[in-house]
Amino acid sequence: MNRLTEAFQRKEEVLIPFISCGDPSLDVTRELIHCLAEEGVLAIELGVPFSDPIADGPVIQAASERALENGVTLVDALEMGKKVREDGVEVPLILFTYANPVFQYGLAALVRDAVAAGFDGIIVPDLPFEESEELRQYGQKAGLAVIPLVAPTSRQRIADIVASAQGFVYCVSSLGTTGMRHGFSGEVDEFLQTVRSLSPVPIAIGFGISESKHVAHFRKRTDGVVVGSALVKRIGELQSSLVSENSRKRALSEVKAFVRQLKTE
Ligand SMILES: O=P(O)(O)OC[C@@H](O)[C@@H](O)c1c[nH]c2ccccc12
Repeated sequence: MNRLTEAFQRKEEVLIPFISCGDPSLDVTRELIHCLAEEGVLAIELGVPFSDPIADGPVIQAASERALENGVTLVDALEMGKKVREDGVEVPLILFTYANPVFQYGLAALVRDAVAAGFDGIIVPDLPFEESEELRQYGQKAGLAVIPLVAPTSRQRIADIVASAQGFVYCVSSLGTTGMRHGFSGEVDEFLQTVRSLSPVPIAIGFGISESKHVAHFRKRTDGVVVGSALVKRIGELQSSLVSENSRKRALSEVKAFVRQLKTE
């Protein structure tokens, strides 16, 4: 059984932070993963920067650009997994990459190398469900959960998507791009109920979760809550302290405090 399944079964944590690999540097990413694992999270989404992040809002686009300026690639993200596993980090890791780098790398090779690097799951947001069969088969064989995204849509389409879900189902709270939202419509709760009733695996919600009251609300209706932009924004605000050796420790404790406050009821 992989770390992801075990983590959901333990029901201890619900937070799934997203961070952009290499923002503001690879060294800092490695320390951020340690700091998130120490604070206690369900899993970590490690984003591979991409030049055309169509599903990302301005905060994550900016993080992607900073990481691309550092020349960060999919290989660096795989290397990051390997390093933190060697460091003894056991938190489940989810490789988060757009489809283009995946096809360039080669599906079978990527699944093999991601598992070898200690990843437990992969999310490819712009790979339509209809085109994900091959990746899902490789993932199934190798023990890498290919996690589907499902947006508010028809019940039938949700049923089709979740039927073959691995790891968990990523429920997108609303259409559009990633980014902090101040409120969520009542339809989101109905959507979550529908996915919950149809999904054979745990469900998590993402898009716009940025405050502890959102986490408190959605942790009652899902098994995991993804926070990306709000955390990436905080990391961006702290980047000058994070990159300098003598202020990094304090900046990392600020990141920990940010995650901790998200978890308070
Ligand atoms: O940033 P938000 O609104 O907190 O949403 C999570 C999101 O950042 C993360 O899961 C993610 C990053 N890039 C994506 C692209 C598509 C779907 C999801 C994502």
